[in-house]
Amino acid sequence: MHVCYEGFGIQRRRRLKILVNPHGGVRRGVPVFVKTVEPILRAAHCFLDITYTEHNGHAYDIAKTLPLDYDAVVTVSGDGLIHEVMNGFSNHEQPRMAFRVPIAPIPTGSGNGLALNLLGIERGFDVTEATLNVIKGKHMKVDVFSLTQKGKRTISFMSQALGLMADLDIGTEHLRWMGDTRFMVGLMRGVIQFKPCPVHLSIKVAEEDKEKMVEMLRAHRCDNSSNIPNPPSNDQANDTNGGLPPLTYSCEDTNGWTTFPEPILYIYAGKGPYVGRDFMAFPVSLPDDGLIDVMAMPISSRSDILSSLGGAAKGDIFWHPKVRTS
Ligand SMILES: Nc1ncnc2c1ncn2[C@@H]1O[C@H](COP(=O)(O)OP(=O)(O)OP(=O)(O)O)[C@@H](O)[C@H]1O
Repeated sequence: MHVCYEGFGIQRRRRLKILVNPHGGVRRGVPVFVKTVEPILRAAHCFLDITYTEHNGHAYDIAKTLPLDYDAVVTVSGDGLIHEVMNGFSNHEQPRMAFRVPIAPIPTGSGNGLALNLLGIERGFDVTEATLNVIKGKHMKVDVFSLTQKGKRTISFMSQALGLMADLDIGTEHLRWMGDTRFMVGLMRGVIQFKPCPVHLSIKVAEEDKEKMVEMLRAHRCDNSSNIPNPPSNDQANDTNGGLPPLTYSCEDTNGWTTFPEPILYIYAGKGPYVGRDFMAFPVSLPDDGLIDVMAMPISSRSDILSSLGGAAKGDIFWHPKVRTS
């Protein structure tokens, strides 16, 4: 056992706060945890502090007051519970220190986007692989982004959508038994309804040339050293008095921003690449470049939308001539 850890800088017997969501995905979180995940973690002599979440917001409450001596928070769930953990961290009395605690997903939800992005499309739904990541995974720095609405700041980690893409899981709750197929049902319903999205979009653009974005992605992949950064030092975690960093941009000052001129069907913004198995929404996204990828689809025709969805699993929407990206 020693040989597997030594020389890799991996700590043995990790102390884990485990949150199991009985309600996520097709509601298999508890049996999957008990039969597969827990025995592996116990065999690796991890210390387990397990909570089965009892209601919406439970994970938020736990994260908000979490003692910060755990080596990781393990979410046996989908992305919704991870969202709660991050927002609990952002309201922790030491938010920066809280965000230093790694979050390790075990995919038992519907979309499981974070697990897909960490483990890859082949193994993103593999709970055994995800459990090994809990035991031996290295720290990885990933950007999160802030969302302000009516003066309230929320942390988001994967995507934010307006219009068509926002409605994929809204109203498909009763189709949980379908797993992630329910998002496809939501999408088809949205295409049939074809409702415009009544927003004005202004963006501070870092790059809008799709080819250049691909070049940036390739350059990043060649630079292996940036793939596994060290966790931030205590000094970094304590600057700005340990609070969340203030927002750099605001809607009141949009000087130098680009305004999208056409009526919009949907806006999809996030970090990726995957938001689900069937949808690589942000194929050129980098985990820690400090940028949010934004995709805007103008109102055109249903056939345009359907043609753009053809290679969604491979990220083809990004290349659709009507889709504006930045
Ligand atoms: N005991 C519970 N009963 C009802 N809802 C719960 C319970 N515990 C947690 N929840 C809520 O379940 C919601 C969905 O959780 P989760 O993200 O794990 O699954 P999902 O929505 O199927 O997956 P994904 O977000 O990846 O699509 C979360 O918003 C969470 O607050």
